[in-house]
Amino acid sequence: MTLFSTRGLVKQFGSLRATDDVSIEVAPNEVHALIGPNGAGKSTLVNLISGMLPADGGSIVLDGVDLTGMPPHKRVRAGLSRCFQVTNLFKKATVLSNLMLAVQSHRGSSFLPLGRRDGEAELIERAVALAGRVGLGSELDRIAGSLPHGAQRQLDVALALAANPKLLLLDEPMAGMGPDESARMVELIQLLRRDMAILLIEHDMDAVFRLADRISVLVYGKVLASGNAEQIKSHPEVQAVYLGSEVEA
Ligand SMILES: Nc1ncnc2c1ncn2[C@@H]1O[C@H](COP(=O)(O)OP(=O)(O)OP(=O)(O)O)[C@@H](O)[C@H]1O
Repeated sequence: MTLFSTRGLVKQFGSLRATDDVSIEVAPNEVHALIGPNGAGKSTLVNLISGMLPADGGSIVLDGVDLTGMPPHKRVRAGLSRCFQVTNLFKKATVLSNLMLAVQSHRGSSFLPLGRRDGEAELIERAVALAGRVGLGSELDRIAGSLPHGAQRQLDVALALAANPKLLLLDEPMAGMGPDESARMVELIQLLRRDMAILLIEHDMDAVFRLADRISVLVYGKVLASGNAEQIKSHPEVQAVYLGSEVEA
């Protein structure tokens, strides 16, 4: 069963085809990782999927809804949330305020002004639940910018969860993290996958091999190989262009 798919996705920058006929699928509750060397086209693909860049060809479908050509905010409403490589937080606001703003921005027609008590209580309740979900339940009053890097990334994930995604797009969630922070993020992703599918772009190969049901390798904008961890580790072309001795060691 497929929840999300791209079919023949293309992005051209002048004479460079940064995304070249990319077709990938994500099943419900699957963690599908996208790896590849620098410049392979991972960020471009993420931008095409989230709608930050228009595609020059191909299609993007989530849960039967064609997202191709939709602006980013409509894709979010359709169930596709993205975490950002560069974090998206209001650094001077508290964890709770960041989360309340995120919940409020996704309320749509059920929006209630913050001054209304019933609306505010519900908003706080949801924000507190989101903080708990990512392990920040005891940090509600902390200023977001004063949290350690790993906790800021956890908060970033919680902001994306405020939209109730069917597919969560995680763009290098372990970037800049130490081993303990990475381990916490791996645990968080394991928890989240019970409720949603995850498309994970990540350079940390230990984390990728631990988390991913399926791995697609992007090289020069094309999918070179797609398979489970064992298939990817033993794929001769993948070894040659990307993994090299890292996996053999
Ligand atoms: N806006 C743009 N205009 C022109 N070329 C671009 C643009 N964005 C990306 N490229 C080129 O497209 C190719 C793919 O870049 P992209 O950033 O998607 O790769 P990546 O796999 O995300 O790399 P990294 O791992 O270093 O982030 C590169 O050759 C890059 O120089």
